[in-house]
Amino acid sequence: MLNGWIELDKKAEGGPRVLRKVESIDDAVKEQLLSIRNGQSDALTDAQKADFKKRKLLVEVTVKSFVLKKGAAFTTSLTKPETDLTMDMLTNGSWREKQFKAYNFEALGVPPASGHLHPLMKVRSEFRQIFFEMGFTEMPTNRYVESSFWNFDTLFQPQQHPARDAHDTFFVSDPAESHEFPMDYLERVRKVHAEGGYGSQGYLYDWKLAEAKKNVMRTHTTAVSARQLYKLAQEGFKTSKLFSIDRVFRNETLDATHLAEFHQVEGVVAERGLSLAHVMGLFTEFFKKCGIEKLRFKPTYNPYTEPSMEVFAYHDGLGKWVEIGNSGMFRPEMLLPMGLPEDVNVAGFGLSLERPTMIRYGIENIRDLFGAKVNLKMVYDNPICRLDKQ
Ligand SMILES: N[C@@H](Cc1ccccc1)C(=O)O
Repeated sequence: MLNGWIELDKKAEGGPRVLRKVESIDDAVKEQLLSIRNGQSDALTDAQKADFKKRKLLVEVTVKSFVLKKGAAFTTSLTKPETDLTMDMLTNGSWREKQFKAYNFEALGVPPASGHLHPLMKVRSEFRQIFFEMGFTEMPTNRYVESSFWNFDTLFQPQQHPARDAHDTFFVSDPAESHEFPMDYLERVRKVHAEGGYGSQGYLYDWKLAEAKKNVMRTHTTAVSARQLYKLAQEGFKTSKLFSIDRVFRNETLDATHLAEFHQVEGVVAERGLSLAHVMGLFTEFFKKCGIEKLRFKPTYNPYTEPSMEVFAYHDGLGKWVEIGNSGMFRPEMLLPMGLPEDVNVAGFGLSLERPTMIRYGIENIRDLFGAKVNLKMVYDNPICRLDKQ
């Protein structure tokens, strides 16, 4: 009716009737749909399309298609691009034909494979550094096997002292004895033990050379200090600050905090008119450099030092005082037979390397730090040690 093709006769006989109005029609919608079917989708305006879609005469679909063709570098065989320009490629000219892989500047570098210091050695380097800063020189510690003479007798440790027992000390069976000793010095050592001298009554016992000859695994690095102090007396005394950090051996019952071999850090200062106050000042400075500020000294006994002091440090983490070392002024019965001048005093102190390392790295069982059960990953992963305050 809108197009004027038909009309409605409402008054017709028998009710409203639809009547043809024109002879022929021109059906534009049909024409348009046919032309779309023939592929001429742009024959319609957007408004017409929207109208047809609304009337559900039309659905619009998007069809994407791709055309693949062989490219210039098309090949059916895979070749890996070169990653290295080699000498051969340069000399035979094959580099001209080769495909080279482009550099990836975003790629992470390969971590360089390198050696790793064991935590004990890291802490050792830190202690060495502190000693060097304080003007100390390092003693030669390459002698693991010592005669009892240098390990005990020169240190005025009597031959019946319990530390010289096989329960505490490893004796060496082959070779069981040392034979070369500075005989005049040895005689002075015998005499001070057996008869006294230098204002001391000695121990008054029958000192035996056979006992002094016995080889032991050195039980402390103080044996090294004794050799060095004797050498110092022979070469003409001069003020000396000496240190050593190396392995010592004791016949200990093994447990979580004790091994039969461990490391000692030892410092020795020889100077004219050295007083206990100097020595305490020195320790205070040394431990301060290690990050330990609160120190306490407690009297103790060593055969070779008088006075002797155990050094305690307040451990903030543990909230208590812990023993960190042993120290003292070497006795005249040890120093004078060596030939050191009478006004020379020598102070010494020793501590273990394991203890600060375990505290530093939070290792609770010494066997995780040293020995056959050590996990190499622990060695790789632990950072360099800095003995500063936590
Ligand atoms: N030799 C002592 C340490 C020490 C060294 C020097 C002087 C006094 C003590 C020890 O084994 O514990």
